Amino acid sequence: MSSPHSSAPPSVEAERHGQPPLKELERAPPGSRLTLMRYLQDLNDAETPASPLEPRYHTGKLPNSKTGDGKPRLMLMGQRRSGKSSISSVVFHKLPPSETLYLETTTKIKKEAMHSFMDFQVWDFPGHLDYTGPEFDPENLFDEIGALIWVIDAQDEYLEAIHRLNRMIIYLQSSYPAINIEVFVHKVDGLSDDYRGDTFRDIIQRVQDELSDNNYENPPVSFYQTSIYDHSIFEAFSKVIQKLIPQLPTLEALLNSLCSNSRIEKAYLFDVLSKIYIATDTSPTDIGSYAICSDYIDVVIDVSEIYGWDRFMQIGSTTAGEVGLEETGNQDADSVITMDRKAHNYLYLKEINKYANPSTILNVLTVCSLRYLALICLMGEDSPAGRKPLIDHNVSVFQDALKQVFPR
Ligand SMILES: Nc1nc2c(ncn2[C@@H]2O[C@H](COP(=O)(O)OP(=O)(O)OP(=O)(O)O)[C@@H](O)[C@H]2O)c(=O)[nH]1
Repeated sequence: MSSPHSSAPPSVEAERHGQPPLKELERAPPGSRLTLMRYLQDLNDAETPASPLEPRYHTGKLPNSKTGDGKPRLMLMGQRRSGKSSISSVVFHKLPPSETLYLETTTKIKKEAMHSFMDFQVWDFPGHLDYTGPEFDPENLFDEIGALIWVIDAQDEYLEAIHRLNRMIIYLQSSYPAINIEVFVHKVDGLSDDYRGDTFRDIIQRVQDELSDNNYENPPVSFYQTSIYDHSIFEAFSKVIQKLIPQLPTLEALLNSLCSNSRIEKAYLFDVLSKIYIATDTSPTDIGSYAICSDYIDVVIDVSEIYGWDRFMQIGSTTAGEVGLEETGNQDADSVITMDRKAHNYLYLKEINKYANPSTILNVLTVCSLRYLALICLMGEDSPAGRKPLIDHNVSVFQDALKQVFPR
């Protein structure tokens, strides 16, 4: 498998755009380095392959990044009881959906930092506030934002929610036009198939009509049908987060290349901790394939927690009092399973770029959270399990290319 276009090291990218190479950045004081790195990241065409297609909204850059720690911020807004806190708890804290019934109403903005393959923040807003009102400082609120997620309860009266959403879109379009606006038409689990489709179309139509009455044609708004009771909320979050990954076009090109060289039907790159997929190849996605991959990750994690736990040995303390740790007897897991006797249509999973994030209290290792990506491939009819060595080889080439995309 050959590695496609943009495996050029970052310094080459930088010089190509007339920016100082990274060696010079390393000599710069930390503060200015951050600004420069952020500026590089914000370049419109950073890591973007030549393509006749217009980029989707903000792919390839984090909007508005001027100050702060550079972590994209996802803001959850919407009416009271629309399901904002439930979404955040289920996706990022693995709360069982049925337990969201007992969540209390949010009274002030809840800010949480998420540490996954990429660090970001999730801000959960109370439903009763007017987010564009004078008590909010818009600079503070929208300066570092990656995406605004507006949650609409599809089982409830939604006209007021649409009205507030449109006010917010108009406000953002005039002041912060680069922000992604993502609308979750939520709680669709309680609606029949027909009614669900009708409600979804009705909401889109009303939003668009109201905006075009205000002379806003084709604003950057995306709509998703979601529920915490199935995988739809994870799929929607995957798509929201993908738009914030500058390297997305490179990842897609790498996965396309892997699929075509290994006769893979569909490949996903998952963040194992959050079960958000950060990229997939560009072939059409089958309904249900996300669910299969997500369940497969659960099985592999359960098995590797029993048999493949990390065996860290303490190897003495440094002068700074830090504990030296050495990992022993652990390798990236890979797994193949099939659901038919001929071993066709099997699933292939390989852990990628696993690294441990050990925390210590009083020099004793307490927690060791693992953050890593996993590649999951759905193999087609014409790719029998006997070809696994070839696929292993191609995946290792893919893994090397990925290290260049995410050097950390
Ligand atoms: N049927 C269904 N109920 C849901 C879903 N998501 C959330 N809920 C329920 O909706 C209710 C309100 O959820 P919350 O997460 O507290 O709503 P919120 O938007 O954070 O509310 P405020 O804090 O008042 O702004 C809870 O009883 C949840 O169980 C969903 O996808 N389907």
